[in-house]
Amino acid sequence: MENILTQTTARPQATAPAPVTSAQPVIQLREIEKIYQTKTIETVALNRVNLTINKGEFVSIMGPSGCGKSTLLSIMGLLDEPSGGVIELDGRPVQAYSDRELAALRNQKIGFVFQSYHLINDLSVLDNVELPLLYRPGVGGKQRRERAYAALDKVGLSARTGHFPSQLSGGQRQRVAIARALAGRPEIILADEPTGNLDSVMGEEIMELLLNLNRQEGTTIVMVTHDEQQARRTQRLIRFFDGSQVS
Ligand SMILES: Nc1ncnc2c1ncn2[C@@H]1O[C@H](COP(=O)(O)OP(=O)(O)OP(=O)(O)O)[C@@H](O)[C@H]1O
Repeated sequence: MENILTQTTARPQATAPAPVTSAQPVIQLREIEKIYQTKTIETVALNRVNLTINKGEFVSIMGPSGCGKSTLLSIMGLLDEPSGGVIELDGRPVQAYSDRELAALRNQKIGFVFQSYHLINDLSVLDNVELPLLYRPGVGGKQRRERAYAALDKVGLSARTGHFPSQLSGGQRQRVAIARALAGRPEIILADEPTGNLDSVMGEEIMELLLNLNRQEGTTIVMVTHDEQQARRTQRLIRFFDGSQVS
């Protein structure tokens, strides 16, 4: 099977992907607030954020440290609850979903990629990729393995299934993390500084992989980044400052 890494387009330093033809919102944030309260200080991490992510978009989010980017991604991915406002998934407020439905959405609809990979060092590459599928109802052992192999093939790591994370480079570890997200066949990938720990060559490799996923598979991607060049290659760049969208 051809992997996504090798399916480079005719435009290596590709411009932004083709625009989405009909806007179909998958995530909508309405007046989202997040306030962290500790004993000594109250922090307004998100200040009445309104944002729509459409199906098939690749959106990047930039802003200075502490402006609320990771908080925003956690709330979009239903990992954290806002202090106020409404999140809609596929046009339906998340409050309307039962806890069970929400858990299923988090597990099936959304894939996460983090700066520090979050791989389990004691598990092989294959087992790491299979892990989230253990909690997926209706996916048996054989299917889990097949999906994990297919996902690793897509990111060009078929030859490394028996390796452990410590035997891989940073870029390869991030590719395993992306394969782990892909094995769940998510419609949306939320990536928090996916190239933040990588040198420019490996960072470029991961960026190409994400761009190809978006272009070829139509995966909706929201990526937090500190890299302006990478951000400019996505369809839409949103800038944050002090918990608010500024452009
Ligand atoms: N669990 C928490 N408890 C208290 N304050 C928090 C918590 N998590 C985040 N914050 C605060 O909320 C604000 C936004 O944090 P967040 O991690 O979202 O910023 P960021 O833009 O992702 O930063 P960076 O680029 O450094 O990762 C910061 O002021 C941070 O200190």
